[in-house]
Amino acid sequence: MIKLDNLNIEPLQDELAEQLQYKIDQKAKPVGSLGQMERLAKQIGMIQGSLTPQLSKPVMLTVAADHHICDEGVSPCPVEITWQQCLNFLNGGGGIGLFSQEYGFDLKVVDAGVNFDFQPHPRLIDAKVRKGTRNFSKEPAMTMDECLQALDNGRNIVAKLADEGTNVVGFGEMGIGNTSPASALLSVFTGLDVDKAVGPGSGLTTEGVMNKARVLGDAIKQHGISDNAIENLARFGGLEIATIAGGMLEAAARRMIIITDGFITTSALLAAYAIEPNVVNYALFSHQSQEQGHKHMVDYLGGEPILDLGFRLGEGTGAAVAYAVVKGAVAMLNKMTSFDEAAIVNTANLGIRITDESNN
Ligand SMILES: Cc1cc2ncn([C@H]3O[C@H](COP(=O)(O)O)[C@@H](O)[C@H]3O)c2cc1C
Ligand SMILES: O=C(O)c1cccnc1
Repeated sequence: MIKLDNLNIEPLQDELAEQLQYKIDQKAKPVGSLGQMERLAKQIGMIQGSLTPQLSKPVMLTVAADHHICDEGVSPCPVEITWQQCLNFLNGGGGIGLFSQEYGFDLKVVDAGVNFDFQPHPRLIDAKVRKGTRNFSKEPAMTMDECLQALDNGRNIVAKLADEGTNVVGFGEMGIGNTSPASALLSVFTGLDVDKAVGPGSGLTTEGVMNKARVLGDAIKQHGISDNAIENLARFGGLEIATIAGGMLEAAARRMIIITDGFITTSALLAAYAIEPNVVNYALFSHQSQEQGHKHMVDYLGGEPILDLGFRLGEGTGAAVAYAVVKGAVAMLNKMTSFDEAAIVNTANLGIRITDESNN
């Protein structure tokens, strides 16, 4: 069994849960009336081990790579879009270039394996392992060394951010073809039938989706499913997915808040979870992607999407938009007046609770 060095992810401490819940229930509102935001506030408090958590220097890591599985017709889009979009993001363009600015993220574009030579840029992090994963319908996508390198790169990038004072990381991706490795990993890690794990991605026709299912199903039969999570990631993953998985693991080890995006970044969390299950406690699920299969991923990981806007873009766009709600949750915990402060009759103390149990 291959393990990652020096990776220690602590489970969240339950002791604080009760105190956080009490603090939330003392806010001047009916108990539970801020719904999901209350759950988020509690989770963030527990992640930071604090009744007064703070969000510091949020960074969006949009990690990019290419995929030679595209030779099998699994994406309707030209592969050059990967590098072209990276340049677009670096110039503040595209969905994530815009939303990072609008919602307050410092955007970094990580080259984990793009088939292009970029010029240095202040927002670009060079973590290229190779120019794209191999066509995994013919051979494993990565060697074990390449996969471990990508995981390590993700860890190092996040470790540096933590040292610089960042405590919240949004994860996004760019990589034409990457819904294919994401679907394969979904099937491999959760046992979901490959037909249910595939979807149109960036716009395949019904026929295209059937071809994608056949290509992925054959590849899984050919390489088999290992009982080693990293081996599976190497066989069927992507360089951006492995780099993100490493980044998520390091973020959790450093008690940072992870914000997932859509189908592809959640597949990275599936891989990270298979390596070290405690990682999932540190993750906020930004939104429900339209890609069929995303719901299964989120349910498998026990998450609850913050938003459901019908997004199916990726790049980190869902994570960026959901950050507005995350900020609201932290502000509620720290700044919203309590019954005492507002001199209002305390309905929590009167036992007026509208809870799920009372509704049943
Ligand atoms: C212009 C354009 C911008 C994108 N931004 C993200 N994606 C999304 O679509 C790709 C995955 O879909 P598939 O597996 O079908 O290729 C990824 O790059 C993902 O980030 C885009 C796709 C396109 C075409
Ligand atoms: O959910 C996503 O992130 C997604 C879905 C389809 C294509 N690209 C990204």
